[in-house]
This record gives sequence, structure tokens and C-alpha cells, in this order.
Amino acid sequence: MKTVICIGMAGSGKTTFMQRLNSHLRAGKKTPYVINLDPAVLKIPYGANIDIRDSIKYKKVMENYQLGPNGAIVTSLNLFSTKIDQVISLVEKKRENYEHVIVDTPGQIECFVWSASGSIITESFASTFPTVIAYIVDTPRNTSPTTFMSNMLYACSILYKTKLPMIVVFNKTDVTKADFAKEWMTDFEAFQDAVRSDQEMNGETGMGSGYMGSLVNSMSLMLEEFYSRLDMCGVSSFTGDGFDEFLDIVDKKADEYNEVYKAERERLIKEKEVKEQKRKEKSINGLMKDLGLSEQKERSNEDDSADVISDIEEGEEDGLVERDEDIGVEREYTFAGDERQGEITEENNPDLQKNIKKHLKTLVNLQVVKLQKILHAISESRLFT
Ligand SMILES: Nc1nc2c(ncn2[C@@H]2O[C@H](COP(=O)(O)OP(=O)(O)OP(=O)(O)O)[C@@H](O)[C@H]2O)c(=O)[nH]1
Repeated sequence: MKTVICIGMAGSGKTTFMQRLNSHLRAGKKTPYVINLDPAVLKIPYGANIDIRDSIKYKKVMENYQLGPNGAIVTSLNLFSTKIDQVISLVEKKRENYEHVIVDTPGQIECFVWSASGSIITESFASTFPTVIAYIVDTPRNTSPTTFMSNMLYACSILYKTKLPMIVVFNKTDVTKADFAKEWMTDFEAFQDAVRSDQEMNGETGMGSGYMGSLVNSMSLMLEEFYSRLDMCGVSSFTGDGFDEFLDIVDKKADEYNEVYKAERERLIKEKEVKEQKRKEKSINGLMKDLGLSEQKERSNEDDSADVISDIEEGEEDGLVERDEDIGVEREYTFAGDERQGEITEENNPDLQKNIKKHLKTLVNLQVVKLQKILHAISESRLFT
């Protein structure tokens, strides 16, 4: 089972692409498992196995949280992501019956790509199944080199954010063939020629002087590296043209995921876990130190014989106070590193760390129970009716 997540600018044709992909796979007797993550869409032209709109009422989110359209999409995704474990386990149960899971995302691309919930949802799929991003591009609207490059930069940012294999899908090839895009992505000089001959670059439409041209040139050099990491294909969601090629590339990218991306992701996850473990140990050690110090402070307060450095004896005329050491008082507490005396440490109190860990565990458990209650309350709320 592999997951294809469809991402693209508003109006690029994601939904129509999903519809065609669904019917194409069905025709080949490979019915896909379909998921809609766009809470704001009114109608979807395909049957979805899981639809965010079944559990989240977008309009109610807008009303209840007093949000605008984009804020409500992000909040709906946030609410949905609290249930992502259930979604993944539902999909996992169908592992044997389906070869493809196809996922439609909101038209407002940034609501999904740059939101925490978008990352959580993508991560959850990617850590369970080989996952591929299909970045849908509106071909007729990208024939200008500047627009093309801006769109590719956006795709590039998604690739680096998700760290998943990507296919750039040039949609609407029934209107404009994607040959120019293929050429620009493989032949740097061809792209530079296009930039040079572009009328906007020559200032004819007031777009400016050579500055824009040189920016585009240097950007396109950077994009060369990006292009080498992705595959592209041209499709028409209207005619169904190019879908066989697209599915071949999906298979290739899923293999690539298993060979390259999976190991890299596991390495990153491991690295994150080690970092987190170190952070936890550090904060426990800090806490232990603090507790050790405060316990010691209490002791020193109880002991009349131990003065603190800042004490000023009444009647001292010059204001200079002799240090405790100077007057031969045995100090019970000092900040001097190794010279600590009487401080409670792991060596002289081995049960301390155990106790702290025990208390921390209880605290964490309490927080988890609270969190579960909150999630339960959310799931029982009217938003999920
Ligand atoms: N000619 C042509 N038009 C297409 C094709 N695919 C989609 N369209 C049209 O492009 C427009 C946008 O398509 P949608 O599928 O709604 O695009 P979307 O990306 O899902 O849109 P949002 O969800 O609103 O962002 C519609 O008018 C479609 O009819 C195609 O392959 N060829």
C-alpha cells in the first residue's frame, strides 16, 4: 500500500485530478482508498472512504471560533489531526485490500503545508506507508518563466519541508502541452533563453530592468539541484491522458522511498529521539541540582553556626565583613563546584534520582490523563456531530 498526497495551488485542478485518478485506477481494477482533507469543499466528484467533512463542520468552526475562511481550515485540520491515529489504524486495516491511498488537500495550499496539523497528518502517513507527494501545477498558467520559477520554488520548499519523494504533475495538458516545462527543467540554457526572450523581462510590461532577469538566472541555477531530485509528468484530468505514466512514476517513487527516504527518515527520527532524551536528562539533572541545593539551603538555615557571605555584623564600621572561612567557621554550603560539602548528591543519596523520576512519572501520567480528557471532550463536542 502506498499513499499519494495531492498538493497544489488553488485552482490547479487537484480535485479533478483526484477524480480522474480514482476512475483510472478503478478501470484498471485497482480501486484506491480515497481520503478528502479539504473541509471547505462543497461537493467532491468522487466517493471518499474518509472525508474530513464527516467529522468536522467547517461552518460551525467558523462560527464557534469566530474565524475567517483560512483560519477555519487550519482549525478544522487541527481538530482532525487529533484523530489521526484512528484514521491511520482504519487505513492500516485495509492494507491488504488496496494498493493506493489517495489524499486530497485544501485548495489553500499554505493551510496544509505550513500548518502543524498538515505536518502531523503527512508524518503519520509517511511513517506508516511509502508516501509520495504529487504536486499539481496548472500548466497553461505557468508558461511565463517567472511564474514557472516561482511555482517551482514553492514545490522546492515543500520537498524540503516534507522530505518525501515528489512528482511534479503538469495538469491541463489538453490546453497546453507540458513539453516546455520538461525542457526548462532539464536544459538550463533553454530556460535562460526563455527568460531572455520573455517580454516582461525586457521591461515591455513595466516588470523592470535586468535585476529581475539576473535574479531568475541565479535562482534557476539553485533549482537545478532540486530538479535532479524529482520526477515530472504531464496529465490531463479532463481526457485522462498521461495517467499511466503518472502511476508508473508513483511506483518508482515508492521504491525510492523504501530505498532512500525511509532510511533517512528513520535516521532523523532516531536523532530527534536522542536529542529529546538528552534534553530530558538535562532537565532532570537540573531539577536534581536545584532540589539538592534547596535542601542544603534549608539545612544551612537551621544551623546557627553557618553565616552567609552577605551578612554584615552590626557595628562594623568599615562595612567589610570577614568571610566565613576567614573566621574559621566550617561552611556547610558553598557554590564552589567540587568543594560542595554535605550537598545531597546521587552518591550520598542514591534514592534521590529514583524518587524524582517516580514523582515526575506521576506528574506526566496526570498530564496525559488530563490531555485524554480534553481530547475526549473535543471529540464529544458539537463540532464532531
Ligand atoms: N482544461 C482542463 N481544465 C481542468 C483540468 N483539471 C481541472 N480543470 C479545471 O480547473 C478548474 C479547477 O479545478 P479543481 O479540480 O476545482 O481545482 P482544485 O485545485 O481542486 O481547486 P481548489 O480545491 O478550489 O483549490 C476547474 O474549472 C476544472 O474544470 C484539466 O485537465 N483540463
